[in-house]
Amino acid sequence: MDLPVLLITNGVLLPEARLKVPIRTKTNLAMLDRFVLNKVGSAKTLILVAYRIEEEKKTFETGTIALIEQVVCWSYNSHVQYTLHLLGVSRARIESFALPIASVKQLYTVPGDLNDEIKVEFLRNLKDFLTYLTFESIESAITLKKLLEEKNFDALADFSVAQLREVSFSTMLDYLATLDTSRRVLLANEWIKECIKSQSDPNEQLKRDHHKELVKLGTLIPANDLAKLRDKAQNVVRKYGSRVKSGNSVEALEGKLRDAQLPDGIRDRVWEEYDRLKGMNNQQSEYNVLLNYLDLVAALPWGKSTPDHIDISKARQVLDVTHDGMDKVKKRVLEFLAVRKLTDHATGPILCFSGPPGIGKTSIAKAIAKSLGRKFERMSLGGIRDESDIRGHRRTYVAAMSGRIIQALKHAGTNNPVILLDEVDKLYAGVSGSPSAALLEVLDPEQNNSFVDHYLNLPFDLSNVIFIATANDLSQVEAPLLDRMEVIEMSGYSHREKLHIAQNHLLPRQLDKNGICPDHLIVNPDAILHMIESYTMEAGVRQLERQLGAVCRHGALKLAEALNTDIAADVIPELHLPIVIDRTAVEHILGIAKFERLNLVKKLGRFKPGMVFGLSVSVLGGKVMPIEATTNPGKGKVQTTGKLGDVLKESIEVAKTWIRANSGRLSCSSLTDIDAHVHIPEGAVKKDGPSAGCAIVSALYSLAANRCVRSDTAVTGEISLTGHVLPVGGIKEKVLGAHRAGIRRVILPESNRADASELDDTIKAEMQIIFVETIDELLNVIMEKESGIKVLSKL
Ligand SMILES: Nc1ncnc2c1ncn2[C@@H]1O[C@H](COP(=O)(O)OP(=O)(O)OP(=O)(O)O)[C@@H](O)[C@H]1O
Repeated sequence: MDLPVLLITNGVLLPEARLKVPIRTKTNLAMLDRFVLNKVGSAKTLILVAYRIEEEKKTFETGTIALIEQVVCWSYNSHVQYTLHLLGVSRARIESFALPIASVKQLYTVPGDLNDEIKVEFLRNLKDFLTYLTFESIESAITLKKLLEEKNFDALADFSVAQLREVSFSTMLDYLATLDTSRRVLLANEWIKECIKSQSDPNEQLKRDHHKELVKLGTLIPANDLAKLRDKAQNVVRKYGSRVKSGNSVEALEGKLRDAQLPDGIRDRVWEEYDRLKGMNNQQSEYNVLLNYLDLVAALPWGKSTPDHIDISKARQVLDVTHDGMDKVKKRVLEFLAVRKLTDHATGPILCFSGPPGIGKTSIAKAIAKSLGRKFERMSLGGIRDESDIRGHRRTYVAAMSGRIIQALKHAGTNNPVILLDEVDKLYAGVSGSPSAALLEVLDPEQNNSFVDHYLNLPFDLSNVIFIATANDLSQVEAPLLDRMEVIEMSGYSHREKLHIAQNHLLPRQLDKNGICPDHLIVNPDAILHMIESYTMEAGVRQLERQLGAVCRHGALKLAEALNTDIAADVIPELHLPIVIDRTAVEHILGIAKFERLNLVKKLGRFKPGMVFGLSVSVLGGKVMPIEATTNPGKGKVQTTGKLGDVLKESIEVAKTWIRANSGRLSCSSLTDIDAHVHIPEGAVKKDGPSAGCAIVSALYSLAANRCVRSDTAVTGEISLTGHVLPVGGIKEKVLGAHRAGIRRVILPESNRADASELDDTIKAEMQIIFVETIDELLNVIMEKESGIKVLSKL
C-alpha cells in the first residue's frame, strides 16, 4: 500500500491513540499541500506517520498508519500554521521510501503468552490510572474506561502507554515495533505502575481525591456529557489554585505594548483591553481573539519612522542608475522630492503612474522610496472587491483581520513608508461595499491623519505615508479617486530604448540571477534586437527580460556542464569563453520566432481597394488594426462585423454620409447602388471608439473610387460630418505600435501635433509623420497615387 508520509522527530502515535502534530517542516508542508489540502474532504485521509531518529540520521523502519481526523489552520502574525489531528490506526512496516510517499505493509499484533495474574494486575493498575487520567484529560479517561469494559488487552496497552509522557522517544519506538501483545502488556503495566507511584505526592493526591468525589467517573457521568465534565474539572483546577498557563505570552505582550510608543489618545484604551485579557481564562474563545488583536496593536509602528534624507542630486543618481530614459517622469519625481524637502510638509500630491504593463511603474516607485531612504511596501489591489480588504473586518467576525493598509504598515515597521497602491484600475465594487470608497479616505490628506481600520478600531495617523498609485487603464479608475491623484502618463518603449534598457539593466540582472560572470556570456546587440522584434510584442520590457533569462539559463547550463568533472571526459563539451549569443544562437535557444518580424507592409504586400491600416490602443499598448471593406450589389447598406461597438458603428455612418455628400466633387461612387461590408479582424476582441473614423472613411473612399490605400501607412483620427479630422488619445502608444509592426509612415490629426512632439527622437527620425486637418487632406496623402482632390477651405 502506498501512503503519503508525515515525518516526525518526536512523539509517537500508537494505534487507538490520538496525536496533534503541528506542521513545521517543508517536507510535511509539501505532503499536506499535495495530498490533503487539495483534496475535497481532506480530513479522513490515511497517511503514514514515520519517525526520524536525528542522532542516527535514519528513519525508523516501523511507522503508524493514521487517519487525519481534522486539519486545523490558524494564522498568527500573518504566518499560516497547520496542525493535524491524527488517530492511530495500526502499525506498519516501511518497505520503500520516496518522499513524500512510502510503500508500507500493515503489521498485525500477535497475542503471545499472557498469564491471568498479569492481566488482573494490569486491570487493577489501569483503574488507578483512570483516576489520574480523569484529572489530566476527560476524553482520554472516557476512552480508557470503555476499553476497560471491553477488556481488549492489545488496545488497553497501546492506549494507556500513549498517555504517558515520561517514556522516551526511542523507548516508545521500540514499544511500537513490539508486535507481541503479552510483551507490550508487561511493559505497559510496569510504566503505569511507575506513573501511579510518582503521582503519590500529597498535593496531587488531594486534587485527585477531590476530583474523584466530584465527578465519580465510571458510575455517574455519561460519555457524551463532555462539556459538563470539562466545566467541573475546571472548577477543581480553579479551586486548587492552578494557574492558567498563559503567563508567558501575556507577559511578553505587556513588554511589547510598553515599547510600542502608543499615542496619548489611545494608550488607556489599549491598556484597558490588556487588563481584560489578563482577567480571562485562556480556554475562553475570546481569549485568543483579544491576544491576537493586542499583538497587532503592539506590532504597529505608532511612533517609529525613518528619517528622510532628501538629497536631490543623490535622488537623481538613484533614478538614473535604476532607469533608462523616462526623462519626463524623472523630472516630475525630482520636483516632487524637491517640494517635500523645502516645505517639510507631510502631505503632498499623490502620484499615479499610468501606462501599459512592464514599463517600470512599480520600479520607479521603488526608486523613489530608495532615494528618500524610506521603507517600500507594495499593495496589489487587482481584483479587490470588498471594502474590508482595505479597512479590515470588525472584530466581532469570526477570523476577522485587519485591512491591507494596516498590514502593510505592520510589515514596514515604520509609520512613514512609501506604499504603492498597484493597479488602482482593477478595484471592483462588490456586494460588501466599494473598496475605492475606502481608499478615498486613505488618500485624503484632510482625513487620513486619523484612519480607523475596522479591526483595529483605533485611529492611526497615515499622513506621513507617501502613497503612489499605478494604473494600466485610467478610464477604469473611479472619478473621485482619480481626482485625488496627479496622473503621470508613461508610454511604451521604442526598440532602441528597449535595447538600451536590456543592455544596461535587464541583462546584467539576469546574468547575476543565474550566477554568470558578465565576462563569460555576451549577448550581441543584434541578437537583443532580434529578440525584441521577433520574440516579444509588448510596450514594456517584461517579456524581453524573460527571454533574456532563458538565454542566460542556456549559458548557465553550458558553463555548469563544463565545470562538472563527474561527467565522463568524452561528454564534456568543449567550451570557449566567452559564450557569444548572436541571432542564430537566439533562434536555437528560443525556438521559432513567435512574432515573425511583424512587418505588416511586407506581409500584406499591396492592398486591394477597401483595405487600410488603422491604429488602436489598449491597456497592452498601441497596435496596428487592419480594416477591410468590400462591396456587393445592393441598395447602399453598410454591414459591419468584428465585434464593433456603437461609437465605431456611428463612425462608419458618418464616413458613409460624408462620401455620399461629397461623391460628386470627389468623382467617385456615392455608394447608393452597392452594399458595403466593413470588417475589422480579430473578431473575438471588442473594438470601439471614434478614432478609427479616418481609417474607415479612407476604406470607403477607396471602394467608392476603386483605388488603393497605401499599404505602408497607418492612420488615426476622428472625423466629423463637415469633413474635419479631430484629435484622439493615445498618440504616443499608437505611433510606437505602428513602429513595432514595421510601419514607418503615419497620418495623425493636426491637433495632436503637440502629443507627437513628445515622441522619442529616434522614433521621430525613423518615422514619417503627416498631420492632416481635413478628410480631403487625408485622402490626398493616404491613397496610392495622389488623389488630386481639391482641398476645400478649412473652417
Ligand atoms: N526604463 C527602464 N529602465 C530600467 N528598467 C526598466 C525600465 N522600465 C522597466 N524596467 C524593468 O522592467 C521590469 C518591469 O517593470 P515594472 O514591474 O516596474 O512594470 P510595471 O509598469 O509596474 O508593470 P505592471 O503594470 O504590470 O505592474 C522591472 O524589472 C523594471 O526594472
